Amino acid sequence: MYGRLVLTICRLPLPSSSSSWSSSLRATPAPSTATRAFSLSEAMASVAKGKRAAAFKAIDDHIKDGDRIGIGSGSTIVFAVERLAERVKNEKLSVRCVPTSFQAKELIISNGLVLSNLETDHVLDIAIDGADEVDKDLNLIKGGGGCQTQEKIVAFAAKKFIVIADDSKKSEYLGEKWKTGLPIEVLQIAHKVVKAKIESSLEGTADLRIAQKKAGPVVTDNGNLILDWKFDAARDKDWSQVNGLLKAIPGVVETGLFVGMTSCVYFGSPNGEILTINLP
Ligand SMILES: O=C[C@H](O)[C@H](O)[C@H](O)COP(=O)(O)O
Repeated sequence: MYGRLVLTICRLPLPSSSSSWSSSLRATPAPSTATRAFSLSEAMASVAKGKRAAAFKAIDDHIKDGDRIGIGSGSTIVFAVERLAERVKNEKLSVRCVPTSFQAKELIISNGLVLSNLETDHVLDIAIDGADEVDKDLNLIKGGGGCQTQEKIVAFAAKKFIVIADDSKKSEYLGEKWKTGLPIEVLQIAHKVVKAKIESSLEGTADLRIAQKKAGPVVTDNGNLILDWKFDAARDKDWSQVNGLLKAIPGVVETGLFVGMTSCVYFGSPNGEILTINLP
């Protein structure tokens, strides 16, 4: 629970051009389409400031010379890799990076970092990644970008797993804010069997994730499909048990539930304030 964890709040300096949620929310009455579009892009920029603040602080607090680092996927990790590349260059650090996706591999290469893999480095000093939702016990939903399987393997291989996110991802319980469902990676042959089993034995619906710019389903970096399971959000769910039930269905490769894996979370807010939650 958040009450039992170690909380730290600090503030990183932000560029003076930064705008706050309150300034974008004040810009009403009866906004034109252009005003609405501007407010939306302002809001997105504010969220990005929170992600950047969290990512920079996590890299500054945790990375040291010689580290073997798992690199997560998504939009927040982009800022972490940017800061990591700066530190490697300025401090002449020698680190090796293991990616969790095609995107992460490209990020590592394009930032001039040393690319490794789990065959060369099967024990990692640290893994850093984003999350779609974080509950009060630091359990996570991941996989909004379809990368949860490699992300979970890399996090498991790491001595410390650090999560970076903007503060909109902080929830009391999983499903409180994340409404698009728990991502579950399945073998192609099994997607209808797994869907039917989840819907009959658990609750809710498990929908095949459909691609936006391709006909048909999203295909993961591992050649599999994704079911997004929309469950009834409740405070008292035993997520470890739910994960076990899902993993026991033949054809399920991995779920986006990360239970009891997180060492520390950094939540960044648009004004640069950072809430750090450490497990004691
Ligand atoms: O599959 C994607 C990953 O689990 C991401 O780490 C997660 O969706 C969070 O992404 P973002 O940093 O873009 O919020």
